[in-house]
Amino acid sequence: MSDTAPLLSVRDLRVQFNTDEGVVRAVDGISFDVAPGETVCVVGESGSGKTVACESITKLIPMPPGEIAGGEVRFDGDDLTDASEKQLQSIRGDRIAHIFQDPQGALNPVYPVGAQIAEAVRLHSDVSKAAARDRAIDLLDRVGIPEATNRVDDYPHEFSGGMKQRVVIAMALAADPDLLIADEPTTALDVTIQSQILNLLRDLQDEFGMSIIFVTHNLGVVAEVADRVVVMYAGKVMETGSVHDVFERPSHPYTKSLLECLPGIGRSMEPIGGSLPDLTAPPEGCRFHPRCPHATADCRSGSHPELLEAASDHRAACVYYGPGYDVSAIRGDGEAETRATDGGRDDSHDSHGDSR
Ligand SMILES: Nc1ncnc2c1ncn2[C@@H]1O[C@H](COP(=O)(O)OP(=O)(O)OP(=O)(O)O)[C@@H](O)[C@H]1O
Repeated sequence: MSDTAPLLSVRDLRVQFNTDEGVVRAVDGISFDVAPGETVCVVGESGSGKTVACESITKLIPMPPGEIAGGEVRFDGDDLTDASEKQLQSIRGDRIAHIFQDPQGALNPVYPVGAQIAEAVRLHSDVSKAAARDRAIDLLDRVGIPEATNRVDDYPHEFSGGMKQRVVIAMALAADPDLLIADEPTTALDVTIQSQILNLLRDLQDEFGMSIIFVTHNLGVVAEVADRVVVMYAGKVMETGSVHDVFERPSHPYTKSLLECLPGIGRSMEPIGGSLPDLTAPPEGCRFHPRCPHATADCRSGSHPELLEAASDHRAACVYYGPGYDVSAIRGDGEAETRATDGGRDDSHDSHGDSR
């Protein structure tokens, strides 16, 4: 973790939905920090709770049926779980911006894009209409809209998908936010455009100095943009650490399985077998145990393992994680092999890789 005080600190956050089928514990006691200027990627399969976690920060989830059932979200020292709707609206407007997968949804089809960006500028700063329009042109230019002066009066439908997402990013930047929460902002775009948008976000972060939470199910994207990674599964954080540590020494079998599906890094390239548990009745023990190739009796009972820090700033929620732990030293035959004690990885004994 960074030495700087975190800009955002999420502690034991629990978010649930009260549905006819039961209580869906979508986010179940997660904790993570985001330092100023840092990019944290929240990654995990579809349904793991990434969006609910990130939308709960400024209470964007529908409440009801959703409710924050516990925990704390501190932003720049203030507890947002206690904030009134008015305070949250002001924070969403001024300090925490969200961008989503579908840029169309964020733009009003009946107004020119420049007018929408200028309105966002005027919501956050006391400037004239003319100055706000100039700022809108600047922002369009900054996010890479060619000939911004000529495009400022165009309507959203006159832009391609990638260009629309750039316009949405310009709107988000109109407030000069401290934190940008980007939820799968490139998923709907083709691969070339995806990589342009990722590069753009990186450049903008250097220029504007904001923190970014980037939600994705794609570890390839994580490798491109993240400083730190939060790996989520079934409402829990399974592993967190620097992008380097998590990619070089994945310490939770779930992370390891995700990495093995990644082109260029993974060996198996097969999707992880099985599916996420029913969040109204999650399994006892580790939530991943029904799909874990290393699961033992210890994993199938009791409560979900705590996140433990065995290496500096690298934590994992696995019953076998601890000093010197090596994920590859655990057998999946019902008996846990003793933990490695030297802290080193020995891929020649990688039971996971050999078993495929
Ligand atoms: N309004 C809702 N009512 C009931 N359940 C919900 C609601 N919104 C989300 N959920 C449930 O919460 C869980 C987490 O959903 P969430 O959208 O956060 O997952 P995700 O990891 O972001 O998935 P994706 O990558 O597909 O967006 C899922 O089981 C989902 O069905």
